[in-house]
Amino acid sequence: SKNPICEMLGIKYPVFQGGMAWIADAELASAVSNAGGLGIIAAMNSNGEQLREQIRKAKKLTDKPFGVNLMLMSPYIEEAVDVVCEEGVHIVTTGAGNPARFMQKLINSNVKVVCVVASVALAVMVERMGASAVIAEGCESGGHVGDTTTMALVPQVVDAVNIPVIAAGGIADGRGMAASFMLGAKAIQMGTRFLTAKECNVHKNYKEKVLGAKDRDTIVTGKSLGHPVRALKNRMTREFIQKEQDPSTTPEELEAMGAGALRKAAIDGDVKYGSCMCGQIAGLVNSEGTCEEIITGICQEAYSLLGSL
Ligand SMILES: O=C(O)COc1ccc(-c2c[nH]c(CNC(=O)Nc3ncc(Sc4ccccn4)s3)n2)cc1
Repeated sequence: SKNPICEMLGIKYPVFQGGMAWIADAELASAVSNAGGLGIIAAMNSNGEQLREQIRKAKKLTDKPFGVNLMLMSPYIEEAVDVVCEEGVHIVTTGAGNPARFMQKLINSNVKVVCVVASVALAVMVERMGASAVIAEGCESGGHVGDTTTMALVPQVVDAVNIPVIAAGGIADGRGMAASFMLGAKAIQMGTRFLTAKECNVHKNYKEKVLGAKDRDTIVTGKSLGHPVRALKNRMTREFIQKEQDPSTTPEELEAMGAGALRKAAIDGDVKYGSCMCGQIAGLVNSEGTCEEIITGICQEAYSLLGSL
């Protein structure tokens, strides 16, 4: 039986790699795509030329489809959209905001738009605007999160739209993939799992902290700022929460603390004062693997569970 996401995107396995800022570079995305999944490059806060460089690098490393994740909070979002259209990228995912203002331009350039949504309302809206699919991401996920769990969000989004739904948040093995398919999803997206892939260039300190994390080692900070973020508990989250609870702290001070924190952990390896964004499934991710091992392992486990039903 054909999988609609595999058919739509020309991929072998219905497995997306999350477009994680400062982590999902052309090398990780190409390794995922070469393994049969959908690799996704993070546009994050890159300017147009930096993003073009990553896209061209991926084209050299894989002849399979790959995507670009447009983080809608980026100050460079306009030029990133232009570069995606100019470079003939087939698929973009969008996150951390409302993609409405860019949908028409992307669709007119034959780009398939797959939007991360944290609510039924946004899923219905982006479907109406021409999204090819939606990624229903639960608050178990790392990074910028909504406030609904994957178990609750996925079936409600499946019931509300006719386009395929991809499940994300708290998925890292065949059980999570099989569960997602039982809820009506046609594919899954994983971030934390691919952060620990051998081909991921995130700083070793960050990777080791994720591999050593247990079920209750993440926390959400920044609700008061309007963009809550899940990361591993460390000195930075503790100080951030103390400041957030102190009424004399201004939002600008909190923003200043958060800015550059993810880069500090992912690039410089400062896992004490940096922000080690990662999902609640970190406690299940205890060993590195190649993208090939991760993708084929999870699909084999999921298909055997689903076939046994
Ligand atoms: O309704 C609206 O207007 C839009 O509402 C939305 C609300 C939430 C989302 C959403 C949730 N999750 C995602 C996709 N995931 C992400 O975007 N995860 C991210 N992690 C780190 C990021 S970088 C950063 C830096 C500083 C502060 C916040 N984020 S972005 N999008 C999308 C749309």
